[in-house]
Amino acid sequence: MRLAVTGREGQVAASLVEAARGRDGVEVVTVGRPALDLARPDTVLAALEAARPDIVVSAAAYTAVDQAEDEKDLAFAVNATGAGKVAEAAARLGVSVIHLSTDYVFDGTKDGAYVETDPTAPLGVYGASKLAGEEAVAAANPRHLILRTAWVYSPFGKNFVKTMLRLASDRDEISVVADQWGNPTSALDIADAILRAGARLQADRNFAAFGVYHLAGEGETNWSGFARHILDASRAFGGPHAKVRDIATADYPTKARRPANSRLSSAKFAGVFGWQAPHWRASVEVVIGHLPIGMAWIPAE
Ligand SMILES: NC(=O)C1=CN([C@@H]2O[C@H](COP(=O)(O)OP(=O)(O)OC[C@H]3O[C@@H](n4cnc5c(N)ncnc54)[C@H](OP(=O)(O)O)[C@@H]3O)[C@@H](O)[C@H]2O)C=CC1
Ligand SMILES: Cc1cn([C@H]2C[C@H](O)[C@@H](COP(=O)(O)OP(=O)(O)O[C@H]3O[C@@H](C)C(=O)[C@@H](O)[C@H]3O)O2)c(=O)[nH]c1=O
Repeated sequence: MRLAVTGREGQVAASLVEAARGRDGVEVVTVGRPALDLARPDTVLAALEAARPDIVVSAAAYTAVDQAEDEKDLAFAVNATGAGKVAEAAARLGVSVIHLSTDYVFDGTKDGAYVETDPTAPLGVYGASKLAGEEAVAAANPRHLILRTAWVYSPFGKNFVKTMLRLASDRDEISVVADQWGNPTSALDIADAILRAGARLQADRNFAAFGVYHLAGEGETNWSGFARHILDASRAFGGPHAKVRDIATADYPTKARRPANSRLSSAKFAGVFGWQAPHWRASVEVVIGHLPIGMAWIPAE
């Protein structure tokens, strides 16, 4: 099985490369800028064709949640038009597309965990552009899996885990919002799940359960609880530590509004593909264990 993944240095793309290492019969090719630029739709088909995929994984996206409020056109060009072009190219090549989407398509007003049929109502430009991307993908290629995931972290790229470790390396206390709830998800686990789903699509030519799936780490927390566990795990591995202070969303003003509850139920994915993510706490420890110990590995920005 040969997967072409959009987004060369992205967390999910890099995690797929890592996950495929040492797995017989699995090849992962990353496709990114400048050859494939989602803001330049004319680049998409040729770049994916050259990768000769059995399945396309659409992981590249404009992911700067606050900046998107000021760059609406670019966010929609990449996350909606660009994503649609990727799915269309996969259809032209006669293959399925596995597209990544987000918990931020929801407004957070539900009491429990969101299921796939719950109404969407994004609070910000990023979520709205990703929702438009889901619609474009579904319209362009009937053979699609849209995987909505959440709060992604990994040893690669930029993410909340690395931000907390960086902040802890130069302060004693970090204030983090405790009233936004969700499911931290390791990109290494997402990669595992994608390989599982991809293998199923390859093996079962009559597979008919295309559509939207939620796919997130087991268990739930708020950003403050997430931060506290990151820093406890870091201390256990000899990395930086700081005290975490609970604050309210109102005390941490941001350009984009974020949902107060974006917990996702991943039961549908588990039922169809027989795969469930590990508990988020265990996966945080795995990711921190992947990072080199000591201050030197903390990214400067
Ligand atoms: N990060 C998160 O917390 C969450 C992410 N998701 C979704 O999961 C998917 C993967 O996210 P993640 O791996 O964290 O993303 P990252 O932010 O780590 O990486 C995004 C990738 O997209 C690429 N990209 C951005 N703009 C373009 C463009 N115009 N043309 C081509 N490539 C582009 C970037 O390329 P370059 O390296 O060149 O900058 C980068 O490789 C995305 O669809 C995202 O919306 C869903 C929920 C949570
Ligand atoms: C850095 C920091 C953030 N926060 C808050 C701000 C925000 O409400 C919350 C999360 O912060 P971030 O801005 O790092 O995370 P954010 O960019 O909102 O993360 C989102 O990214 C996109 C791509 C997704 O799809 C989502 O699932 C989600 O992972 O924590 C603090 O309270 N204290 C801090 O020191």
